Amino acid sequence: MTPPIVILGSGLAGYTLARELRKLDRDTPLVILSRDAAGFYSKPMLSNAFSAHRSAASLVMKPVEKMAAELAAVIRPHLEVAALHPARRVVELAGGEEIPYRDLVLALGADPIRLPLGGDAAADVLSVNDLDDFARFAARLDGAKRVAVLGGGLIGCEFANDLLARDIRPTVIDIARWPLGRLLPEDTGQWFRQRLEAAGVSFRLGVSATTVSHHAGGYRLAISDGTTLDADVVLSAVGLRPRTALAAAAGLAVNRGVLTDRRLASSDPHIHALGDCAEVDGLTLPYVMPIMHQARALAATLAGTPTAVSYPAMPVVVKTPACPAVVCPPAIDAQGSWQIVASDEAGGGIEAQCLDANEKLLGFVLLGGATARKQALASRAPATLG
Ligand SMILES: Cc1cc2nc3c(=O)[nH]c(=O)nc-3n(C[C@H](O)[C@H](O)[C@H](O)COP(=O)(O)OP(=O)(O)OC[C@H]3O[C@@H](n4cnc5c(N)ncnc54)[C@H](O)[C@@H]3O)c2cc1C
Repeated sequence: MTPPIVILGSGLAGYTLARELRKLDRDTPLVILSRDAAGFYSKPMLSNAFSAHRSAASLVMKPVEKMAAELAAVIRPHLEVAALHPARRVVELAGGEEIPYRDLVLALGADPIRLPLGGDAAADVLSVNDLDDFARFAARLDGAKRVAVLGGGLIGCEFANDLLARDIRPTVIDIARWPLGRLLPEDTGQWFRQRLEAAGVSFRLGVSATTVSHHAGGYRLAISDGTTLDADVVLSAVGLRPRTALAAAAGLAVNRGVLTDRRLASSDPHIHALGDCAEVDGLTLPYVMPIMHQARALAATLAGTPTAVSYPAMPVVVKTPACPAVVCPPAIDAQGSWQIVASDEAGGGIEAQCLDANEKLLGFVLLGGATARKQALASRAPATLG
């Protein structure tokens, strides 16, 4: 009997691939292995769950049994993959069991980056990257009034905005001089900051937290400018690092993520990777839209039609109701300059475009009411991977 296609991970990448594959191939045996409970949920919902009045349990859209039936797959939750053996085409579980595969797909996601914090409470700092993390975070917020958020990027700002729905006044700390510093040019970043401040979020910018210590039943953070900040809960959202350890230990090529070509193949032709763990043709893009394109291409390849992935322009929606935002950053090596092309304080919107010397659109930022222009600008922006 042919060994199954084995997918490691039951997040958006693993499950979207399985769904796409089943549209093309109902018969090849499919096995999905996951460290977590393997219920299907939408991870982006984690950072607006409070305003949506959702608990960790109610975020699960389909439990593992339903997913297994729908996908005609064997899904094994709560287990840890310990090693890959590409030469023998088997996956080894913690405990020693070996599972053979025809093709293996790494959909292992990414780990939250931990800042090197000092202090006797550094280990109490939370991060939220899955449902279990979210359940822990929500439980710790019971009775909390002050939350320090380390990191003013997309995820930190979304959580800060969402905490307002629980009557919590969060303080966001970031080394950058404005929030969403890697996504927004300064003018738009300051505009975004003012809207969030008006809604109740505080910012401590251009500084970093150095220690987190127990203090008066909560925590005291020492800040690099010599000040302190007291909080009941500390949430870290300073970025993610693709999970590459299993691939690296098996001798696969890794850089920032597991290296793949445009067919999502790793350096071993029978091992593929997608989602947050993958570096596809030089790009690590930890967002939902790339996963959708990767999953469709890889499903076709696994079903017998080798297919390269391509990405159109993929604007990212920042879920901050206090200042809705859409960002479509220019490519890292793009040569352009930012211009504010429309600023309508009364209508509450701002549009910035990154243009090259020939006025060609390289990227854009839309804030407030200007987010309605998302489709119009996305259709003019260059493809992320053409
Ligand atoms: C709070 C938050 C909000 C976000 N909001 C947005 C948004 O608005 N828009 C957007 O485009 N993107 C957003 N993102 C990013 C997006 O959610 C991710 O890019 C996407 O969910 C990643 O899916 P994944 O399947 O690659 O990883 P994951 O969902 O992390 O899945 C990884 C899977 O691998 C399993 N696993 C890991 N190691 C092992 C092992 N050794 N053995 C067995 N199983 C293992 C895990 O259990 C898990 O099932 C957000 C992310 C976060 C954290």
